[in-house]
Amino acid sequence: MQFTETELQGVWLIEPTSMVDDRGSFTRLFCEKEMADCGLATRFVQHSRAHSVKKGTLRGLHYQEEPYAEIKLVSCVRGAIFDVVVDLRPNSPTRYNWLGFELTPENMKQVYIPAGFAHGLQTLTDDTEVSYLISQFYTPNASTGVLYNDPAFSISWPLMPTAMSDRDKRWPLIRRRTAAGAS
Ligand SMILES: Cc1cn([C@H]2C[C@H](O)[C@@H](COP(=O)(O)OP(=O)(O)O[C@H]3O[C@@H](C)C(=O)[C@@H](O)[C@H]3O)O2)c(=O)[nH]c1=O
Repeated sequence: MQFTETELQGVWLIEPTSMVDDRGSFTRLFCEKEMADCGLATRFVQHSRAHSVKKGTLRGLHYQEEPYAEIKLVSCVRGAIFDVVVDLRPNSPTRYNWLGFELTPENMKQVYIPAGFAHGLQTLTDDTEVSYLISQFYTPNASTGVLYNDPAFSISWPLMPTAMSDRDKRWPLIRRRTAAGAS
């Protein structure tokens, strides 16, 4: 496995190293030791999958408030996604910066998202499935979000959104949220 820390400190791209032979290939997707050697969390308490029917489906941008903030390890197991992280850490020099990654079952890339980030994704094909390893239990009262097209982030989504939850269409702008006292 190849671990690369991105320009957003704490966000890592994990790429596989496949062993190929006449039968096919073998690929390690998770290694407690290799993760720990990079200082990454290795304890995940939930493993979830989300299926999206339509190309262009947009989910996010989501996070859980402290003390339920999550670390996520995201990959795409069917179809293709554009996966997005946004730095919301109050004292971060890259606060409100974002990064996007194309994840597919073929490239087997995984994005490691630390606490303090919002996460979202857009599907690039019909019939897409995303896998999440998550470090915290789902806590609906702590679950919140920011708007996918908030000008504070200026995220370049690859497609016009074709499907979104009502909740995701209505998150407040980050400026309004921070003015109201939340981080
Ligand atoms: C996220 C989640 C949702 N649910 C339920 C709540 C609801 O009835 C249904 C769908 O929930 P949502 O609309 O929040 O699903 P979704 O919009 O796919 O939420 C996900 O979005 C991406 C971007 C993430 O980063 C994930 O962590 C998660 O927040 O599933 C759980 O039971 N457990 C969970 O962990």
